[in-house]
Amino acid sequence: MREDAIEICHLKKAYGEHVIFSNLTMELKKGAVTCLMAPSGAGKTTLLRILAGLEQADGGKIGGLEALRKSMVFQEPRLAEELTAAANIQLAVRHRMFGKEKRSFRHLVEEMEELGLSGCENQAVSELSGGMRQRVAVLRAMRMDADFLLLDEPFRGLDAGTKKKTMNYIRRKGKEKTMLLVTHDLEEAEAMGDWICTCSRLDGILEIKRNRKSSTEI
Ligand SMILES: Nc1ncnc2c1ncn2[C@@H]1O[C@H](COP(=O)(O)OP(=O)(O)OP(=O)(O)O)[C@@H](O)[C@H]1O
Repeated sequence: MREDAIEICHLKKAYGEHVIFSNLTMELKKGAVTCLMAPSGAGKTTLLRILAGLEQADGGKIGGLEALRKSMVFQEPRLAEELTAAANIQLAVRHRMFGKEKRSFRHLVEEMEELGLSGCENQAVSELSGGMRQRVAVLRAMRMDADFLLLDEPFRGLDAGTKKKTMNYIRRKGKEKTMLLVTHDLEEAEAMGDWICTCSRLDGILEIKRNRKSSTEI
């Protein structure tokens, strides 16, 4: 088994009669960002859910996932509605904070500012806009001490300026981590991905191309 990649081999998934993929083979380089682009309904979210351990494949193998701590940003942010933005983000890290709680809170506020969420710390997430909720979900996922980040259209609905801030934050925070980012936007893929996989369906051997345009500061 390779140590430098997550290897997805001959993966199968169907919902009843509906075959989503029957022989999906691809590899994700560890410590790199892979962007996945495929049409709506191709099964990208399904693949992410299988990799996150939220769903089971019907066949095939995935190597190199076992020891990895995973964290996912869903297309629709899943937040604890009755809690504040800060409390939602802290849910991910509370068990690691201990005596560092105060310092960590300051740091959290700084990161919220960086993503244009200043002053939202104590606001209930149910009162936030869709784009704000999306960034709360991104912050929560990125602040978890995960090795493998699964990001399902994390920039959906963000304006250009906020998207840029969020992209820079994810690249900085996710340095050296393994990421699989799903997007429909080639510019996003070129700005974020070390590797890009563009396909019309998630089946067969998916080709991953190195992205020469990737940079750390967008
Ligand atoms: N729990 C489920 N039960 C039955 N069918 C499902 C289920 N989840 C997904 N599907 C179907 O699987 C197919 C792939 O869905 P998926 O959400 O993985 O696609 P996607 O590539 O992420 O699409 P999009 O780009 O629109 O988000 C769709 O036809 C969808 O209806």
